[in-house]
Amino acid sequence: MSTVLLEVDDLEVTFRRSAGPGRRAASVPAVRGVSFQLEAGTTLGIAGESGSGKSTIARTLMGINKPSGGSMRLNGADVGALRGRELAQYRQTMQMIFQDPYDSLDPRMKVSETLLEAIKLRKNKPASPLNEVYQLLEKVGLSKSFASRRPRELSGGQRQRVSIARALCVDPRLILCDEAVSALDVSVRAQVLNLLKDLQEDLGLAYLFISHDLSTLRFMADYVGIMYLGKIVELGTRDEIFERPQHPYTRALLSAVPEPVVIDRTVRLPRVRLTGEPPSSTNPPTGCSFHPRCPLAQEICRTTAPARRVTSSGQLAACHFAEPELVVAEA
Ligand SMILES: Nc1ncnc2c1ncn2[C@@H]1O[C@H](COP(=O)(O)OP(=O)(O)OP(=O)(O)O)[C@@H](O)[C@H]1O
Repeated sequence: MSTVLLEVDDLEVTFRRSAGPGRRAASVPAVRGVSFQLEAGTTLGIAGESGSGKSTIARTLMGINKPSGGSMRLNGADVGALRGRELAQYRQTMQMIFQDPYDSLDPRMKVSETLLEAIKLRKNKPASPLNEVYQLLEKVGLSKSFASRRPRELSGGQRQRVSIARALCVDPRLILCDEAVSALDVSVRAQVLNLLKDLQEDLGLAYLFISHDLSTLRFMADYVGIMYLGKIVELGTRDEIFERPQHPYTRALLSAVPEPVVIDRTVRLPRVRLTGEPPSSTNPPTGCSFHPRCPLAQEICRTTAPARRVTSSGQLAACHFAEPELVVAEA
């Protein structure tokens, strides 16, 4: 039986951008009504172009950004209502791994010091914190000798392994991975992804996995959400999204992958070419935000925002015309 660990409902995050040289003050609706559930022990991948709001979701879950609407529930508890000890506990349940571990690890601290500092936050203190450090290093595939090194003495992959070990220090249930492997070489990337998968299996971790790279998501994710201008426009299982994509934006993203390994040939979906830049987040287009770039757009798309609905192949898509048989010829 599946257990819902995290429930995000109609989340809104709006930033106030102050005026600068040649720029007016503006409000930036970075996340606009995002809803999803994440089951314990599973991975939800989030993809979308730069600026679509992926990191803002993760940062809001971590309490770095403040939501302007909607709710987040962890194990059924409303995160917005947590205070004191409950809030501290919530913060430990969820950890985050960033793209560049060089920025997130203190360059002056030895690996052991970084991990010992994080272990101190744990509710059940281990009898021997140093042994715990060694065990954590082993869990992430590093030998004891790494305990005495500093970040500059580590490769990118080793640094990311230390970041993962640090996240594990407090026994989290959920790890938010924001472009966690994007800066790594392809072979190292595969090793770190395999490590994350092994840890998921051993420890029952859930991941919210943010990545530009669709092949990474195809490897990692059980469920995938595709974001466009602050909204999840398509959400489904990995196979639904990669083999039977319904939203024209999802198809455009998949069509842009150099090796078109991702589209199920039996469905014979035509490619959708993505043209132009995403519109500015400060002033999203009326109706469906994707309509100015969409080859399927019709009048209704300019005036009416499509609700997310279940498509014939099972996933949710926010498109007035999200069915393969209605797709126009190759753009
Ligand atoms: N602190 C902030 N103040 C003002 N605007 C912000 C702030 N943080 C993010 N934004 C804006 O919110 C929108 C979403 O940004 P976000 O970083 O979440 O996108 P993203 O999909 O993660 O992009 P990337 O893939 O480039 O990291 C963008 O328009 C961004 O400029």
